[in-house]
Amino acid sequence: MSSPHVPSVTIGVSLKMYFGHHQTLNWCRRIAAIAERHPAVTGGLVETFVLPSFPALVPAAGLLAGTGVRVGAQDLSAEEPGAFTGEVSGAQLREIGCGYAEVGHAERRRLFHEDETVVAAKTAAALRHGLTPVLCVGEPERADAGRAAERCAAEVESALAAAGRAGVLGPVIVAYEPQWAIGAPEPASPEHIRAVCTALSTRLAERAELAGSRVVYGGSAGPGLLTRLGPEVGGLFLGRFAHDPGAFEAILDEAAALHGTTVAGVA
Ligand SMILES: O=C[C@H](O)COP(=O)(O)O
Repeated sequence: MSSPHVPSVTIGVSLKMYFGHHQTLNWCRRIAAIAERHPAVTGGLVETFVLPSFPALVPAAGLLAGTGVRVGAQDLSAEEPGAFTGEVSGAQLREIGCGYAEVGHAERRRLFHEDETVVAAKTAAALRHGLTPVLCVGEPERADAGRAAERCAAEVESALAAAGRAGVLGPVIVAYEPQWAIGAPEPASPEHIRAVCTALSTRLAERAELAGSRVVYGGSAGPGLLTRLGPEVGGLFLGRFAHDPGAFEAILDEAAALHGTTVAGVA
């Protein structure tokens, strides 16, 4: 039996709470048009996903259907369906076509006081419902790459603990987002990003139940970064610098340039 095709690069976008509803859908239409004709997507080189806000998930999934771009949620409840006013269950997210659920973003940890226990419970909930967790980790202040990698590895371990106990571990996307680089003018340096992402990838590769996991970088990422990172980093998790759909296309071009020889039709 042949092993499933694993894309070389993962490019995700979180729209956070920046856009209104119609703006979100217009952005999705433009992303759909780009993805439908871009050889990095049509050739299966790049895994792409977008995380709009909850009310846009259903129409966004419709607009992006068949384009190779999947949708996911920026959050999910740790609980199973029941009396949890205001929450959205993993079961419902899966039902409406989500493939991903973001967990542990620095903004949720800081502004909504989501601690390691909550992050682990949400990670387990995502995996229980067949959603790939986009698990965000990152050091709060500038630190050398070794210390940053240790802290992030501990965050990953902690986040996976509840899923491990429940026997639902599976592939995850770890988004390495140094907190000091989120919402900043520039990303962390390519050397720092490579060192931390490589250390995290090595740790993930030690656990068979996490096979297929990937490590991407987020934090003021935009066009021009992927090619400076090189093939050791699994991709990007974008925020503000993907608001221009042209920037998303430029990053797909870079992915093709970096990994293009592995897929037919991509120069
Ligand atoms: O979710 C995305 C990250 O937090 C990065 O956001 P940013 O690129 O706007 O800094």
